[in-house]
Amino acid sequence: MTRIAVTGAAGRMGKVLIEAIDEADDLTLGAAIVHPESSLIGADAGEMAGIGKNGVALAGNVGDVKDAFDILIDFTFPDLTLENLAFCSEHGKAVVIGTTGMTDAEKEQVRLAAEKTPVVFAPNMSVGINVMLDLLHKAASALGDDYDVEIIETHHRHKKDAPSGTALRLGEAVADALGRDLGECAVYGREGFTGERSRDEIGFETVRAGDVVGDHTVLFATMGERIEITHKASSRMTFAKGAIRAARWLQGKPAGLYDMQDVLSLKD
Ligand SMILES: NC(=O)C1=CN([C@@H]2O[C@H](COP(=O)(O)OP(=O)(O)OC[C@H]3O[C@@H](n4cnc5c(N)ncnc54)[C@H](OP(=O)(O)O)[C@@H]3O)[C@@H](O)[C@H]2O)C=CC1
Ligand SMILES: O=C(O)C1=N[C@H](C(=O)O)C[C@H](O)C1
Repeated sequence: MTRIAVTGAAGRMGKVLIEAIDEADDLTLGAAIVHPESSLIGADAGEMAGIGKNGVALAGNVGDVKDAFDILIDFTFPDLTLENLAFCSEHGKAVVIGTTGMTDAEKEQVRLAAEKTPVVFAPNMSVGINVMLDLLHKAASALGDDYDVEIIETHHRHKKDAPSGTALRLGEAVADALGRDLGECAVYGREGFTGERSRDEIGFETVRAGDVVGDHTVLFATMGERIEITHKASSRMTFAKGAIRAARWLQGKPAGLYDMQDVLSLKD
């Protein structure tokens, strides 16, 4: 049995990950880590996640449970993810990272740590979004520069980063297919007298409302027609199942930085 540790265990994704691991025959929850100041430390992780007792006591630090797991799944915050990753790369543990909102410098730290240990790092672990990345490449290449591109994402009111990591990844896929640099052509929100849209910009619009799990639309529009490619996640279980698939896939892999396209064999 491969032993998985989950950080941010009491978070929205943490609880669903504990449930998904419980449903997997070949994996077991080795450790579950919450905030170091959490009053939940010592409580039963399964009970906290709503699946009944599983005998795993919630810990407050990844170092406290070093010998209890083989692979870490981390969906938390950038600084915490980097701390946990540094620990895992020192101790030869593979890591699945779902955390979004990292700066370029933070992503570079992930890349460096992955020189020592295998890491899957992806802003969206669902199969649907990863297939959509493929579809977008095809669509953008065929439509070319005559179509304006806008990316619209909607998430729940608690989300802290914007645009979503997924929206940015979708933008990269389109920019790549069109031979553009997203850093140069991205426009984030519009307000005031903005002037006409430039032909090569890729616009991002962010909506935060209620309990929306995660909706992403890429709109291609020209004179006379438009195409919208949309993905809607209706349950966080789709991300958790993807993370578990990534953890299975990582077993026995050499050190390196991988993404869900690798896990799902979607790369050419
Ligand atoms: N790649 C993907 O497929 C997906 C990625 N995500 C990303 O995952 C991340 C987490 O999302 P979500 O679960 O909704 O967020 P939550 O805020 O619900 O969960 C984060 C958890 O981390 C805990 N935490 C914060 N600081 C510490 C610390 N110092 N030590 C230990 N634990 C800590 C929080 O505890 P406390 O509340 O006590 O501070 C909280 O329980 C986000 O970046 C999100 O964008 C989300 C869904 C899918
Ligand atoms: O915070 C979330 O909830 C989600 N975050 C990810 C992102 O930023 O892309 C993925 C998913 O859409 C849910």
